[in-house]
Amino acid sequence: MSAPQILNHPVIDDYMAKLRYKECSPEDFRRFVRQIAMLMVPYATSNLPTRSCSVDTPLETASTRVLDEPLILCPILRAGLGLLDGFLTLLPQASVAHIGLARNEETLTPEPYYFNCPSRLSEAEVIVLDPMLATGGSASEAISELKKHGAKKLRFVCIVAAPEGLDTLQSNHPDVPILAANLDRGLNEHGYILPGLGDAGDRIFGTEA
Ligand SMILES: O=P(O)(O)OC[C@H]1O[C@H](OP(=O)(O)OP(=O)(O)O)[C@H](O)[C@@H]1O
Ligand SMILES: O=c1cc[nH]c(=O)[nH]1
Ligand SMILES: [Mg+2]
Repeated sequence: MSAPQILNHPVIDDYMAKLRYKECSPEDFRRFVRQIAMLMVPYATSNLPTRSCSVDTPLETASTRVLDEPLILCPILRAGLGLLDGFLTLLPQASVAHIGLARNEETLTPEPYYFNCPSRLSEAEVIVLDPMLATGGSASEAISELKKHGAKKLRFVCIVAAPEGLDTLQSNHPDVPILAANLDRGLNEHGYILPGLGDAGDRIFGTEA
């Protein structure tokens, strides 16, 4: 089990300050999430496998490397969709799996409502995307479901993590590396991250909690 990687990157943090602000419009919120996603891609992919290849430059043949495929991105609906476009912009060869989970706001447990996955899941490097890791129930459930369908090489990327979510996800899936832009203080009595950024799905899609 590797320690979670918390970026605390100066440029990402500058976007985080804008994202957290309660008056940030859905339009701006979506844009900042997308920009943060793009800034996180190099960290989320730094140890992806590559294979050697040769390319003819105008001058000679260069030995270089390209990403090994398949690569699958898996946003957890809905809020994970906010990260998808930024990842796909830099990784256009990736396929996309969708997992629909809605957290029951009383029990705080995730309720599955959709699963759709490309083939070759068992060979693929799978990057699970969700801006929020709160109790860790949704991320754990999504990863369990992907493993049930054959996924073997998974990593989880979020924007804001709570200590409780990190503990739960690491104990349920010690083989899955976790990357977060920021680690926040904890959860309130409703399972929301403090200070957090509120309900990410509602803020991305302009729906009210
Ligand atoms: O770590 P947890 O305690 O499980 O909470 C985190 C989950 O809650 C949010 O989704 P939500 O259920 O609100 O669905 P939404 O994306 O449709 O808003 C968030 O996007 C995560 O999936
Ligand atoms: O703080 C939180 C916790 C769960 N889901 C969110 O969108 N935000
Ligand atoms: Mg939500």
